[in-house]
Amino acid sequence: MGNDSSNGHQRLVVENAYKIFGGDPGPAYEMLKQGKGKDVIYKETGLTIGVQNANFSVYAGEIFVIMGLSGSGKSTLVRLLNRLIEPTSGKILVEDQDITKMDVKELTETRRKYMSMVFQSFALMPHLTVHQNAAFGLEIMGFTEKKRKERAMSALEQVGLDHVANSYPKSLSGGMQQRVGLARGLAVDPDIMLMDEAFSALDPLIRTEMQDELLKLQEGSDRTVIFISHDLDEAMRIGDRIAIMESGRIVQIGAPEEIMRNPADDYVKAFFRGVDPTNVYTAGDIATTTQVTFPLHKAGLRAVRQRLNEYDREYAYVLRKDRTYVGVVSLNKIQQALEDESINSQDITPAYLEKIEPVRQDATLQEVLPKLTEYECPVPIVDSANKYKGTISRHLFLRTLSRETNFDEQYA
Ligand SMILES: Nc1ncnc2c1ncn2[C@@H]1O[C@H](COP(=O)(O)OP(=O)(O)OP(=O)(O)O)[C@@H](O)[C@H]1O
Repeated sequence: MGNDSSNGHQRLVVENAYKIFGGDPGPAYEMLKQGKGKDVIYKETGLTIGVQNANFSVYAGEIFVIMGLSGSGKSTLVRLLNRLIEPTSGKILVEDQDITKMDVKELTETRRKYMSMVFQSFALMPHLTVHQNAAFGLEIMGFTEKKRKERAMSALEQVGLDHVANSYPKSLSGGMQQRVGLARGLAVDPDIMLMDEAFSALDPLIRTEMQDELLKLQEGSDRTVIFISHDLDEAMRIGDRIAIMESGRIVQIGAPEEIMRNPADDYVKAFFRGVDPTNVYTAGDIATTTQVTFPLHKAGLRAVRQRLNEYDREYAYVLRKDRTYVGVVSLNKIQQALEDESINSQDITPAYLEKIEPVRQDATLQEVLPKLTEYECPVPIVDSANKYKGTISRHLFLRTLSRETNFDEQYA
């Protein structure tokens, strides 16, 4: 997560897109202008608002999740993006080309070039092997048999299924079948992968595994994934940004934590009511640098004690010159060591607290929680290069949660 989409390459742009089902849309536009709701419009005209006035861009490399209650327009919106459903009006630009203006030939070419779709139902063909299923779609794209084999095999390797390439779908578990579905989506090496509730049919454990798989596949890739989900935990877990839909409208778009902090309205707020903030915030989001740090090359027992007394602190976080984390020493242990005459006062080794493992800044607060109870000191937070980024104390943790609107319900 955490793509800075504002600097990215705009791969897909949707402008003023509408889909109105059921006949001449004219009266529906009028009524929408007057602020009338979807239900009233349906009652009076028989027309259904599928999507109204959608405007957004999706960037290269991001996972863009579309969320909303049943009937809010998620599937319609995603099917507008590859014109599986014809928009009633508006523009859909794929790599700057408006697909709503294309004839069938151009559209087919554009779809082949840029897009693939992965469905919830897996849509596997029972009479084809896993490998043939993964290769399905490549033939129409005009690849030679050799290339088809290679690409399908490489996609199966990516999802860890190359060992069952010659099996038939029915011999596989649900999770494995969905992996084949994913491999088929990947085999065409799409710039844009549309995933419609792709993991919804899976049981929770396998579903989490597939989400991890998708995140892994996205690492360093500039593929755009547009993912429909009605599950907020899933959206928060995989989405760089989330679009929330209600009655065909996109009511808010943003990074998961942005939306959670500033929900646009009560509908959005209601979505987030059940969310555990410890799954949303990362350690890096809340870590502070209020604890004493001390450079390893200068660290003697007396020098550290003096600094701790000056700042009235109990613990010092010892860092190398490049700020990589070494360990935590405590005032108590320093005192004990200084009282022991056999210990050289220039050596702080005996003052380290035992087994204080730092937590990575991209870990969720959920992962920090056990350390908070286990460690006597605030939990040290580091980046992927083990550089010190700050600490999280119990006090800070609770204060962060208490700022969240749903704290009382969840932790009371
Ligand atoms: N082919 C169609 N003809 C008429 N109305 C349709 C058609 N397809 C969708 N709708 C209506 O458009 C609205 C949006 O439906 P859509 O399937 O996009 O919602 P959704 O958010 O994907 O729902 P779900 O989560 O249940 O799949 C609904 O009111 C639906 O009844």
